[in-house]
Amino acid sequence: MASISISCFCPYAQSRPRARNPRRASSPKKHHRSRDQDPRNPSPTTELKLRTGAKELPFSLGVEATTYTRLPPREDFSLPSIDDSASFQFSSEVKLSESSLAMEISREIEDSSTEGEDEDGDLGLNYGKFEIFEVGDEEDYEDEQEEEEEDEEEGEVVEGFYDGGGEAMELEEGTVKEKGVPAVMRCFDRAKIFVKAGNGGNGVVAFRREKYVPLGGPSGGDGGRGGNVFIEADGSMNSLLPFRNSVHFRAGRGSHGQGKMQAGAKGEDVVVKVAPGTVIREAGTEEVLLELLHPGQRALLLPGGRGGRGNASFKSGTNKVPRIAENGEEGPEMWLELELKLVADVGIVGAPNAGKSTLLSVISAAQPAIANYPFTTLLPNLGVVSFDYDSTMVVADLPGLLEGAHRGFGLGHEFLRHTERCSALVHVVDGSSQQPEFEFDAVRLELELFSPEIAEKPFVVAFNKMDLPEARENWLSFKESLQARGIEPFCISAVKQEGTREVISTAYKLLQERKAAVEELDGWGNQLDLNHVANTVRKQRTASINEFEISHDSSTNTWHVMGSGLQRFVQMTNWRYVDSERRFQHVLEACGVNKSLTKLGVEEGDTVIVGEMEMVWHDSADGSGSSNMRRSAESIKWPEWK
Ligand SMILES: Nc1nc2c(ncn2[C@@H]2O[C@H](COP(=O)(O)OP(=O)(O)OP(=O)(O)O)[C@@H](O)[C@H]2O)c(=O)[nH]1
Ligand SMILES: [Mg+2]
Repeated sequence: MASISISCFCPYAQSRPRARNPRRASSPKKHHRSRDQDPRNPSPTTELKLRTGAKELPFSLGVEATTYTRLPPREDFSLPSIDDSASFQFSSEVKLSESSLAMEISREIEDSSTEGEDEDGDLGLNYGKFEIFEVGDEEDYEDEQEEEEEDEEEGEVVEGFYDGGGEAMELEEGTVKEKGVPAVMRCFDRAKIFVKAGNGGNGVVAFRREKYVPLGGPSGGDGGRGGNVFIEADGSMNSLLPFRNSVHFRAGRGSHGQGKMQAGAKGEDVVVKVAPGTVIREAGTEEVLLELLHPGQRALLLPGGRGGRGNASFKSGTNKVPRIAENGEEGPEMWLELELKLVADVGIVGAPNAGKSTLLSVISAAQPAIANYPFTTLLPNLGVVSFDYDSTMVVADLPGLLEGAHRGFGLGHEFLRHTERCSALVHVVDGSSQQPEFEFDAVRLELELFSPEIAEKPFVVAFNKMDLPEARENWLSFKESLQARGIEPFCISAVKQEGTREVISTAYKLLQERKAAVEELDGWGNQLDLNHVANTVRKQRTASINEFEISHDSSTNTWHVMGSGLQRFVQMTNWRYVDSERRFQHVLEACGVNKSLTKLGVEEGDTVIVGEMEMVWHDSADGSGSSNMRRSAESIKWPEWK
């Protein structure tokens, strides 16, 4: 079984020099990548490892840890350039649409609109340049992608571009404002992909012809089974960014059968690798199909189609020279929505600029971007805190939360869901702010409004920046007011690494208590259920052809015979062979379709549609078969023969 791996978002991948326009820089065409070939595929050294190397101290912070996620290069975001940084630092809010790049783009749009549109509405702009501002029409995009794919060879991972489905944000007055979140951020934890299992190979009609072997008999082999689609949690991935450029995953089709009873080869399987913590839904539905939490978990999502039988399989006592073979069964396909909820033990939350990233940087070896302006952190950072040889915890530093974050203001909304899997939270409060208490309350309120479950998680409060006189002034009143509410806050100076140890030890204790209280029922225990989607598909395949429904459209004198068993039978019937039609008529008679139609009052010349096959009803059966139906001339659909 071949696995087609996708590239991972990892520190190594991030740190390599990259072109300004990644869509242009990388080949626009599709590639078949294998684990060995993919230059972006992480080497074994990039795999997630909880390092607990030899240490003398039973408690050590900031040494034995790894950063898994770093900010993508700054040019990916439309933040002001270094020249603009002075003005930027004093801005209390990041307005991506006001950045220099955005201005440049809007100027270009204005210029080109005065030049007039060309015939097909193309403004003649270089859209690749606007990638991060695109709010694409997903359906159009899907159509385009599907068209592009017509020429694609199967069994390949086809690269496309999905911008994460830029949503528009509803504001109170009913005005709609485009969410100014760059595509790379939307794609960090969400993706929409297309998966298709391989079609089965066709069976063939062949006869043995050999010297001295008269009447060699039928020898057409069966087609091979189509490849399966698997989904696997890959420990070396911690974001869904790779799906930004790889959207389509198709397993290979089975080879066709051959003469001399040779069966076709099985199609190549495809393995879609996702980050641990990914939730998988069928696109457009809310129902969760799968949740892969642990590295290495693998689910069979879509089983490949069955190979069609060759004429050797149709040999019987009454028909020793069958001229019939089946088409391979079509492999199922679907669009999936992937959503990543990071698997971290502790989440650091707080208002922008409170010092969350600074705290993470001193308790682990993570090196998140730290700067004195809000929204320095645009994507979550993970760090591992090691206490001793075998006790570690994964801590996530999340982008700052603003009032209204639960409704999509700021960036917090994008990433609040990552706290859902945390067992405990650390609230970092900027002690030097004017009203630290209000800041704390606002963040608590946002968490509650986003999800009461998150708000119920145990938490520690870290009053930060105690090295500053303003913070020292605020500390007593803050402490007293929180104590009055039954909360015991800690005061720390993240920069000076004072008090951080107590905070993180308390968070670890809360984590242990929570873990003991909530036994993890999900995960490995449910591994059998992981294949439930494939089992449902298989069950549908075994649907009997006797189960069908008939509907009548009197205006066009058309009868529709619907049933998944019959549909599959029609699809697998290869009309190229003479005996196929006779068999088909026979089956319609045997499963009661003809009888039911007669009962319902079908008349001479009426159209009967079974699956994708259109036929004309005749009251008197012709000599060729026992049925009254004959295919109408237009209905002949020759199967694809590659
Ligand atoms: N004096 C002082 N400054 C601190 C302390 N902790 C953080 N800072 C400063 O506060 C600023 C913001 O720190 P960050 O760690 O980037 O804050 P953040 O909460 O991650 O900010 P966002 O990512 O924008 O939400 C930086 O200039 C830090 O140097 C502290 O204990 N004392
Ligand atoms: Mg930060």
